[in-house]
Amino acid sequence: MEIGFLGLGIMGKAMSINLLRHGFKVTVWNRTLSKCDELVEHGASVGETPAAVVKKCKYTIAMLSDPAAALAVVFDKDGVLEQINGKGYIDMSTVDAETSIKISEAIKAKGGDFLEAPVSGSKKPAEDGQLVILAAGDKAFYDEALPAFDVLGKKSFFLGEVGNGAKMKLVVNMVMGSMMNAFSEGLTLAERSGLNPSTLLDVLDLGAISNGMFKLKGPTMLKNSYAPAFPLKHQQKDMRLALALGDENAVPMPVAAAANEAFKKARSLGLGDLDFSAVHETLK
Ligand SMILES: NC(=O)C1=CN([C@@H]2O[C@H](COP(=O)(O)OP(=O)(O)OC[C@H]3O[C@@H](n4cnc5c(N)ncnc54)[C@H](OP(=O)(O)O)[C@@H]3O)[C@@H](O)[C@H]2O)C=CC1
Ligand SMILES: O=CCCC(=O)O
Repeated sequence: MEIGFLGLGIMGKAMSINLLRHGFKVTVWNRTLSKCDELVEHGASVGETPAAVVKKCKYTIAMLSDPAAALAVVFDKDGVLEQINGKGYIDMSTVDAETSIKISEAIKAKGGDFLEAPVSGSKKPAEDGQLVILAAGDKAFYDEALPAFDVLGKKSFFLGEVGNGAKMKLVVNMVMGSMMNAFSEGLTLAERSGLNPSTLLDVLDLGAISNGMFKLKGPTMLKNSYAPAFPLKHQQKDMRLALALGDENAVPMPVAAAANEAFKKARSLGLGDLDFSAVHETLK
């Protein structure tokens, strides 16, 4: 069965290669079309536009940077909507519930099926098929897409109506972004107060707040090395969208708001394309 894939950034590239490795036929499109070349080497076909990909495939997955990109690919000329009748569309980008619902309603109105399915997990889990998939939307379509989700992820959740996947993802990334800032402050405080920050990593790892992010990012942060796995500009976008969700629900989030300010500062310093752990540089 042919699957479409729109968006070959850090995540989309890893995910589509993974699908190809597991025997799926994949037709890809990326705004910067030259990024499709590497996928062709892995056996993919290329569609000239999102509409051309959707026309060719039973269903199409998108992994795009933000709400503006997600909306453009669906609603613009040569976009997904033009060919969606009788087809399926799965948006795995991290967006807000409002964006997801707008896309869902337009696709359904044109006779298509829709799932939102943002993911937890970054570049390496995407390469290894170890993502956590947070899906919501048409249940029958979810069941149909499970073979692909089983390749992309280690666990899929079906969360009910469209919007719930987006909200779950934003809550998770709000916690992650806040944790990253506390961690960065801890590393800096240890160093400035005369401790060995590597020893702090060992101590943290043996206690109740041991976690995968500290283990993965700590050693590279101590080397001031921030090769992007999860770009900082996307983490700041997620903090912004999570804070808006807090606003809507009258949830005070002073910790997340402070973390958002730190990520904004990092962006203003030109660090947006580095890994989100580069927020550490704002303390220097
Ligand atoms: N990296 C990570 O660890 C994770 C990221 N995510 C989420 O997944 C999504 C993708 O992330 P990631 O792969 O890291 O991001 P990248 O920045 O690496 O890739 C972004 C992709 O979106 C495309 N794009 C941007 N703007 C537009 C537009 N206006 N129209 C069409 N295409 C556009 C880019 O195309 P072009 O190549 O032309 O610029 C590129 O394919 C984001 O929503 C992110 O928050 C979720 C989990 C983990
Ligand atoms: O949205 C990005 C999440 C990154 C991660 O879960 O490690």
